[in-house]
Amino acid sequence: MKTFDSLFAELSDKARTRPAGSGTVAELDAGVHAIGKKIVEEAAEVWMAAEHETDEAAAEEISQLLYHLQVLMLAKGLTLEDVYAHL
Ligand SMILES: N=c1c2ncn([C@@H]3O[C@H](COP(=O)(O)OP(=O)(O)OP(=O)(O)O)[C@@H](O)[C@H]3O)c2ncn1[C@@H]1O[C@H](COP(=O)(O)O)[C@@H](O)[C@H]1O
Repeated sequence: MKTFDSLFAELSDKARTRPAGSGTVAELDAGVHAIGKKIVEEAAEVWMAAEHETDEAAAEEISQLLYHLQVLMLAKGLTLEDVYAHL
């Protein structure tokens, strides 16, 4: 099972090697503005799923929000340590 840290390592590698067909690479190329919009969209989906859908659906939406947050971190050059320093 992937963890927050292992996913970040995987996405960091994708950003560095830029494999063909990677959604992460495409999202990084779209830029911070587009990634930010995706985060807002996913956050709304988390909210709606938490209020109106199953726990499994909410968990899936949360996983997608975490993914897009990580892509934004990569786009900004932020590390896990940069974020964890504020937890
Ligand atoms: N965890 C995720 C993940 N969560 C969400 N997403 C993306 O976010 C989209 C989900 O958005 P929505 O549910 O809103 O679906 P949608 O609106 O139909 O999607 P779009 O129209 O916005 O593409 C999916 O289509 C994926 O593109 C993810 N893409 C990748 N990952 C992980 O990242 C890894 C690397 O992915 P690639 O870079 O694509 O190889 C994968 O192995 C996965 O583990």
